[in-house]
Amino acid sequence: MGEIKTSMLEKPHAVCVPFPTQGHINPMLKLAKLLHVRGFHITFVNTEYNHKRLVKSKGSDIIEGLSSFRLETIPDGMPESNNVDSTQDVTSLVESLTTSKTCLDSFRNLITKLKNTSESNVPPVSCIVSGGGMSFTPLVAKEFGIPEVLVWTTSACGFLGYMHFPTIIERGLSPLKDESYLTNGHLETILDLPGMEGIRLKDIPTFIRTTNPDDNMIKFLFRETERSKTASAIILNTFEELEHDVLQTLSSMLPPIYTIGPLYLLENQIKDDSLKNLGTSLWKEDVGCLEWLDLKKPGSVVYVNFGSIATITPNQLVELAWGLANSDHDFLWIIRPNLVSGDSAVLPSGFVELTKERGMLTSWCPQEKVLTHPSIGGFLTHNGWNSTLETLSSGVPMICWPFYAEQQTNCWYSCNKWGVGMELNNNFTRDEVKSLVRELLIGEKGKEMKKAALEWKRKAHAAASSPNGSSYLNLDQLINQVMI
Ligand SMILES: O=c1ccn([C@@H]2O[C@H](COP(=O)(O)OP(=O)(O)O[C@H]3O[C@H](CO)[C@@H](O)[C@H](O)[C@H]3O)[C@@H](O)[C@H]2O)c(=O)[nH]1
Repeated sequence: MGEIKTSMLEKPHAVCVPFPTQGHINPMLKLAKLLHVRGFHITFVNTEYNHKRLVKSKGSDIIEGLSSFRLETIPDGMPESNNVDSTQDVTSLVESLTTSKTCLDSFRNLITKLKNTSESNVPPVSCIVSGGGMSFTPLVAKEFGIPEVLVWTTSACGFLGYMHFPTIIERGLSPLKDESYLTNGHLETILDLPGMEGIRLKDIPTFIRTTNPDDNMIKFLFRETERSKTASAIILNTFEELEHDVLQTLSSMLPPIYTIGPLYLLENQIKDDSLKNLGTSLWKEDVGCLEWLDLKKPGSVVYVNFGSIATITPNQLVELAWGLANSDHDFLWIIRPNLVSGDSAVLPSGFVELTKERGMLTSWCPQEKVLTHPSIGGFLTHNGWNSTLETLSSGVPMICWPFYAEQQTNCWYSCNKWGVGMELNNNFTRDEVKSLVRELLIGEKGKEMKKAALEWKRKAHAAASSPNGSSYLNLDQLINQVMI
């Protein structure tokens, strides 16, 4: 990708504001880097809380930034916390970002400061690139007459699931009459929804399973999907071939959609070394796991990781541990500091000793590098969209154990449409884990899924490749048609 040479103050200027959790900051930073190498001045806005975490994990050099890629912070309106090693509670975060005047005022002050170009010495703001869920950014964009582009970091299918919430509610399928509807077969209802043929209620983003007619998350999602309709454009981290039908349906409901994924494959093509160290990992990465993987046979290791938000119960930890141990296969298992709810992770006695030759446990890893390591044979994942897309485009098959939000939708598509996943029952036992891990690494189904995953890998790389890949071209079009 060639750098567009423009004098500093003539550059277009994008202010990028991700929703403040890891799964949203990662794709936004990649997009920001891509815009930067195409000539944009970037202001990247983190919350103060996440900025502190970033400095802790990446070192204080991160603050210096570059002259044309600057980091700024705004408060998130949440109570002060000394524990900077965990993701904040997402429901409280949503509540705060939606209602706190602090966020709105601070963001307005930031844009005012940036607009005063003689003092800020940056080019005039040409575009706000906001993460879905940052409810205060459109108000400021409107006040200042700046176009706003929205980045939904979910899959297109997950996003369409959210867009269908009003229809599902109009049909009387939600809110649930009472808690018994979670288990009485109601969730098995097949929904006849445009773009999602065959999908069941249980595969729709989980917020729809509420019994509360006044549910705050539902209200929030209604507002966010509505505001998407007024954005100048929508960016999705996916690629056309993967989600063609879903994208067709979404296109009839929304402003122009630009699919520019997998973002990390586009990012990998950036040659500008000054951006290399600019990362967004909120936990310190253990790169030792890559050396450990170097010692393993190709395709022999199952990788286990549930992203940055999901929590598991102490009992699930124990069943997973024995399932992995009894599978007799090698495993790399990431146990985040706050992965286990209520308490710190206590592994069953004897487990570490029994598996020390073939298991590696650590708290956070460079996932994209792990997934492309030849020793990885499969991924036991929670189906966060970044993980799902990174897996698909690395040609790795998966065991899907979705927790919440649109992970259920990503799981359904992975298993039923893309042919790359097998679902683990939510109330799994150690025996189920053992047999699925074996099937994944050496079974017939595992081989079929591997074949499908390799085909998606090929297509993902083609979409991201210069000069004619669909995502590569869409990025150019987005810039030319909407952002400058
Ligand atoms: O040890 C680790 C674990 C994760 N990651 C990275 O962290 C990100 C995690 O994102 P994702 O897989 O999407 O999971 P969540 O953190 O759970 O993501 C949230 O945001 C996603 C994007 O909107 C949604 O799809 C999920 O449902 C939501 O929980 C990915 O880029 C991973 O590569 C690492 O680098 N190292």
